[in-house]
Amino acid sequence: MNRLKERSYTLGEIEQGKPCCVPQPHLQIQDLTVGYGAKTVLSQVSLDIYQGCITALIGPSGCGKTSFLSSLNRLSDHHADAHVSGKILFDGQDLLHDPVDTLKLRRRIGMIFQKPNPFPLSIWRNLELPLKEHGVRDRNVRHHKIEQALKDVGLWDEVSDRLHSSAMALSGGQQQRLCIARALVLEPEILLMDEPCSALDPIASAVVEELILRLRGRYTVVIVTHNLAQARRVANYAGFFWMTERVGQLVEFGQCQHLFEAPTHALTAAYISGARG
Ligand SMILES: Nc1ncnc2c1ncn2[C@@H]1O[C@H](COP(=O)(O)OP(=O)(O)OP(=O)(O)O)[C@@H](O)[C@H]1O
Repeated sequence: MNRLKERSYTLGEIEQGKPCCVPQPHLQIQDLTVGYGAKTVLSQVSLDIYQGCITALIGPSGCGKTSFLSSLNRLSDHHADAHVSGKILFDGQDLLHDPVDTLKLRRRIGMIFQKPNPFPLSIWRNLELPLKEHGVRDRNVRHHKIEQALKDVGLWDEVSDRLHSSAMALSGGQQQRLCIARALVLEPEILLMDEPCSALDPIASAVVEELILRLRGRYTVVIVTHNLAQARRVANYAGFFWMTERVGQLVEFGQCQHLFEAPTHALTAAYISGARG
């Protein structure tokens, strides 16, 4: 039933081609190297993530895209044997060397995972909990923010009559949009998305993709995707990662259209044509 409802759902017209920004770096990554234990999995990645733009990261499995993404809001801290070096400059701070309150950081740089992971609570509580955790005490303010976040992801009309039902009863696509709402309710500046559509059926995936496009201009988005067509559709900038001797590297980074239509590196050309990877 939920699924049927979603199938007939569309977020409406998208302002195609809306300029994302006058490119201003929001995050500046310099010589980022990530390893686990004795093993280096990603070496010396440098790139700027531009404010209000969508940046897609592509490349074969295992080349370090997730490791890169999870370093950006220090989720990598959760892996006891992970080590990250280099610099990540954000709002005048080096996130790797300066003292950072990671709870506050993750409010400003949210993360969406491949598999929707709502809390096993009601739809309402999924959004209320992070607000309470981040000190939003006024009930009316919480109410307003929750309604706005659900509207932003196009869920309000679908769930407003069952806000206190379990989030686990939603379809996969609805659950993923709820997870995006859970990040948006904290009014982040940057959203990191790790293959956010790969666990969804094509219809739900299209709805989430449409939602990502709508975020352009309002949020800075970094999305890891194996779907090259999706990267091409949504992204303003793209980075191509590759593995050499089992260590990931950034081969090419630039404007998405340029990377797909006139790649400067032969490996990029081979990967996007399907000849390698
Ligand atoms: N917590 C960990 N401990 C040890 N090794 C890890 C850990 N997480 C990732 N790795 C290894 O790091 C390498 C890069 O993994 P990562 O998930 O970052 O790549 P990826 O490009 O995102 O892959 P995929 O596209 O399959 O998700 C892989 O060899 C992986 O096995």
